[in-house]
Amino acid sequence: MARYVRIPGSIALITLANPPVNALSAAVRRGITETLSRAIADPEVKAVVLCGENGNFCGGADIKEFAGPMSGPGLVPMIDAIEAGEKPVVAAIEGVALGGGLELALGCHYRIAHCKARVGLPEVTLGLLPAAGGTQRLPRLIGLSAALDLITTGRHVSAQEALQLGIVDRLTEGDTLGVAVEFAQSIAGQPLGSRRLSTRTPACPADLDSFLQGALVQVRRRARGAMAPEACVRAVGAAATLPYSQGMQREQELMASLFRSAQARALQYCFFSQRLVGRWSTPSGARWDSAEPRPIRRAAVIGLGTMGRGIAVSLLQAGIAVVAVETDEQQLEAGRRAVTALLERRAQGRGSEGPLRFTTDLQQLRQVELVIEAVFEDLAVKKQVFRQLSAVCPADTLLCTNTSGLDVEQLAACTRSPELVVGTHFFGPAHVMKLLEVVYGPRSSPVAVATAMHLGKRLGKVSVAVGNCPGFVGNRMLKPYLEQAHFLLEEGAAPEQVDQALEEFGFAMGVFRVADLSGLDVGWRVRKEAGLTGPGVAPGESPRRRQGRRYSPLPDLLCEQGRLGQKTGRGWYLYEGPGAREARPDPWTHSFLQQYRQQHGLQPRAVPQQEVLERCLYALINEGFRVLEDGIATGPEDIDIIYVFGYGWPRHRGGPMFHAGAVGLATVLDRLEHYHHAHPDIPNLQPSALLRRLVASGNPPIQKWREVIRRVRSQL
Ligand SMILES: CCC/C=C/C(=O)SCCNC(=O)CCNC(=O)[C@H](O)C(C)(C)COP(=O)([O-])OP(=O)([O-])OC[C@H]1O[C@@H](n2cnc3c(N)ncnc32)[C@H](O)[C@@H]1OP(=O)([O-])[O-]
Repeated sequence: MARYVRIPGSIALITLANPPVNALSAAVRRGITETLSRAIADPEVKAVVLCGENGNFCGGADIKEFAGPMSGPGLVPMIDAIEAGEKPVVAAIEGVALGGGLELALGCHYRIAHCKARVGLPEVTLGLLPAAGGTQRLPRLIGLSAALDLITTGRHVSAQEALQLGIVDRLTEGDTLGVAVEFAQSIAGQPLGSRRLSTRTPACPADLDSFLQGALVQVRRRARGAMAPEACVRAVGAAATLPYSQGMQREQELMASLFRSAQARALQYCFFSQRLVGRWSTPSGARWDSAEPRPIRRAAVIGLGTMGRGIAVSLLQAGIAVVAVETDEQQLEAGRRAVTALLERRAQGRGSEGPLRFTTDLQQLRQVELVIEAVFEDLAVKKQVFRQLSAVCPADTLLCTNTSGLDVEQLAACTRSPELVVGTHFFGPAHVMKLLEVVYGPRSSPVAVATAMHLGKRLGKVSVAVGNCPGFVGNRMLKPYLEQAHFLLEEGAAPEQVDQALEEFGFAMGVFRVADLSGLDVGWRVRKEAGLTGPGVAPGESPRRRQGRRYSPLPDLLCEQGRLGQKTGRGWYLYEGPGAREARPDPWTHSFLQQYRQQHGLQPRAVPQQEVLERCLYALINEGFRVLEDGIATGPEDIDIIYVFGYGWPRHRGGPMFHAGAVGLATVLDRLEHYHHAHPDIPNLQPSALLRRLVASGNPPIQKWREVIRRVRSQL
């Protein structure tokens, strides 16, 4: 769909019409091809302006079409025809020009953008490369180095940066179309020459080989095991070394290796899942499209520890006024310094922040519409805070708790308006991490959930609505994963071996390196409170059994030795000193594990890498199925988005539930049965009912799981 209008002054206006983002579907490509031929054939037309309906130039190729057979005119010949034409074509860019949309604009001879527009080639984030000439034209326009940065990161570039880089020729603050039409009139009839980017020679760094080699190393480090970034480097490299037509051929070959790959499928699944989780619903019938969020202008943050500081910064940057509360002047002063420093560090280039006030006086909360409590992770302390909040805040204030797994309903029960209490589980650092788990309790009202979800969006986060259970979705699933890692050490593996397997799978850091980074004492405290270790353990209980199931005391023993991770300079690994970051395998840990095994009569064995992966990941996935059975997450997409955005699950593997589908549910079931048979005292390895049901239903695609889930839930 593309509209054609002749405007006085010999200009043809072609408007892409496929809202909301004018994706280049087959119909749009056909429309452009036909209208362009019409403009070329019309002797009255001296120049063409190409624009998009609805304030958006073009969001790129239609991603929904990728799964099926391609039909209609190809993008490449269409863009080539624009460039080769004798009549100048001016792209009038409003909103976005992304992916194929920018490639289309690069085929035009001039680009005029509104100052609020954004451009970019984000194909790499979908497991692809800009294969409509983007890898060949962009380097010829802005040089190899800048093009490589844009193409391998997929980042969106502001109109101002686009102008500086030379991607666009001119910016306008006003009527983009009017400016573009006037401009088109002014250049009609001029020779096009080097305005055809394919005819240019790209500016390249002096030592091209080592530059490209360095780029490969960098992209491999950034996304371990991801294919698309490497292919992008190779395609851009071809622009430097080959003539345009051969470069295009190389671009097509590299695209062919990606287009139907499992990684591309996983990344495109993530794209759609990220949008799907915004269309949330709860078992009580609250829904994204019927619950109206409340506007939030003034908020309070209680507790200025690491999380509270990040949350305050996040709120301020979204333009929300914040009252930051601490218990005493000393803590308040420390919080003030930390928040101010964070704000200063992030200030450059950002918009205006909401006003900020610090206080130790809860009475100052009489005006706020929302409170986020971020005090110490202790139920009794939090209950006390909620009682106080309920007494001082207006009755209609939304009260949120930032907890990583405590019972939201117990906190709600301490307030006058339990329907206005929800969990907002931020991930640290809260002003950086993109995930927000919004936890609804049995009494949380639709408005409360909608307001928290909407707030997350305003803070630039991906918010996922989840039910209330210990650990919610993310941490609940993490528990069996961590447990398996500890059991594997007991059975003969070393921490670095487990980590290596997970890092080769694609995690930025293995489980033990993460534990050292976040501090082993966090889990230790939780286990002590749960009576799994410390004075709460019944006398005479075996150290390797708790509550009738296998237990590993290994992390407790490390904590008892004062090995708390990076902060003490030693944990599972050894560090240069307290606070140092480079993990080195520690002979102490090896001999400690050896002694431990001897003491408990455990015969160490060589644990294959595949077993490390299967036991850690399938235990986590199995818990994911239970989360779905229990209705804590609505669909597999919710879990996958939580893991990709909050737990470092490699995005090109789609998330744990997607991964299970990709491996094959029957295989996951088979391996879990195998491991459960070998370790009957680990209940987490016992395959869940839902997994069995899905396998029995013929391994449906992940998009169809919800139907099976509904059936299983109705029978439970
Ligand atoms: C083959 C040659 C190589 C070329 C490859 C490419 O071009 S690859 C493409 C390279 N391009 C990209 O990677 C850009 C991808 N898109 C984006 O980054 C953002 O959508 C945005 C910044 C354009 C708008 O953000 P926003 O927050 O304002 O809005 P929103 O994100 O909520 O989207 C609204 C609706 O539009 C839908 N939809 C959007 N784009 C596409 C599409 N291309 N296709 C289909 N659908 C698309 C989206 O699913 C959603 O649908 P829903 O859920 O309502 O049914």
